[in-house]
Amino acid sequence: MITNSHIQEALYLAFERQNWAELRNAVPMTLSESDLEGLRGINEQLSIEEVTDIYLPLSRLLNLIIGAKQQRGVVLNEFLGKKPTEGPYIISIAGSVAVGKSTTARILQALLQHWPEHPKVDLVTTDGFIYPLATLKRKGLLQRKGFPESYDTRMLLDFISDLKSGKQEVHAPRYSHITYDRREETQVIRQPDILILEGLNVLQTGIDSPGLARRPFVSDFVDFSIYVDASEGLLKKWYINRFLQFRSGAFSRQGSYFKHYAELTDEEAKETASNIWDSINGPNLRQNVLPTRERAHLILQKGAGHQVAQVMLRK
Ligand SMILES: Nc1ncnc2c1ncn2[C@@H]1O[C@H](COP(=O)(O)OP(=O)(O)O)[C@@H](O)[C@H]1O
Ligand SMILES: CC(C)(COP(=O)(O)O)[C@@H](O)C(=O)NCCC(=O)O
Repeated sequence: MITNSHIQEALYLAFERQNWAELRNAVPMTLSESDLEGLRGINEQLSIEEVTDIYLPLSRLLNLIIGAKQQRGVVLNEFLGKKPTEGPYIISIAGSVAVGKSTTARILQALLQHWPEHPKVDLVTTDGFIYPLATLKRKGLLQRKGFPESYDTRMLLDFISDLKSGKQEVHAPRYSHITYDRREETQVIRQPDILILEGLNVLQTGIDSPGLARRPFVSDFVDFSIYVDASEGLLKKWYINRFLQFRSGAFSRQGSYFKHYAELTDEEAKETASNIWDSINGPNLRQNVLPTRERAHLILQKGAGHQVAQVMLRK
């Protein structure tokens, strides 16, 4: 029987944390005071050791891979006698709800933009492509948020193909965790060197969601894909923790869709978050997200405290 571990062994090089961390030593890299400040702004819980051991080697690897792609552009230029129109280098970040996709994306954005070869790095999250709340209600998808059918995939594909074909200005819809709905204003993307696209669904194809067969897929436009992984026990715990943080922050704000959550006691809030996990995010992880893991070029395997314990890199 072909198991996941067989597939991983055949496809990936596996690095334990220490071995991966040592890869940054080949080219010593340091973080300036302003880099550190920027990273602290992303997440107070993020340890600097995590950045140095895991994300610095990753940013070095990506810089080398992007360099090879840029080299290919030089070859094409020579071959064609003119520079082909090219969109940005696209990096996708997939994984469960609450695994830390958006945190990882923001760390990589901060690190990658320091390289002189690709200073302009934009970040888009696919949450914005979830249908507006009214449409979800109409289609009876309110309890299916994050499932493949809750995304306007046509719109996402149009966005990414416009971007990749080098269009000067592309608009991405944005999501608000406060109103639980799409925002009025869009995000304008103007020809970045790199675009990081983060979301549950970036490695999905029609095969993962029977009845939704369609081509092409987001991954056809992506140059390098990352899957952030953790055990479901940890994911549920991180989801509940984030729910508790939202309760005292976003949920209590004016206009919050979940204003009633702000009044829950600690125990009631934990219970509510646990139920949402068991009925929506957990099943979505098992049915639609986890099965896409082995399509990624790189897997970050997280353990307790969001520490990356292992890195798997496609051979
Ligand atoms: N590297 C990290 N170190 C510490 N906490 C983290 C890290 N990454 C994410 N978190 C925390 O985990 C929770 C989920 O992270 P988030 O980036 O919002 O996940 P996602 O975008 O995958 O839903 C948040 O509470 C966040 O603060
Ligand atoms: C909008 C989302 C699918 C986005 O996922 P995320 O970016 O947090 O990984 C998720 O936050 C969500 O709303 N899930 C539905 C159930 C819930 O309220 O958590």
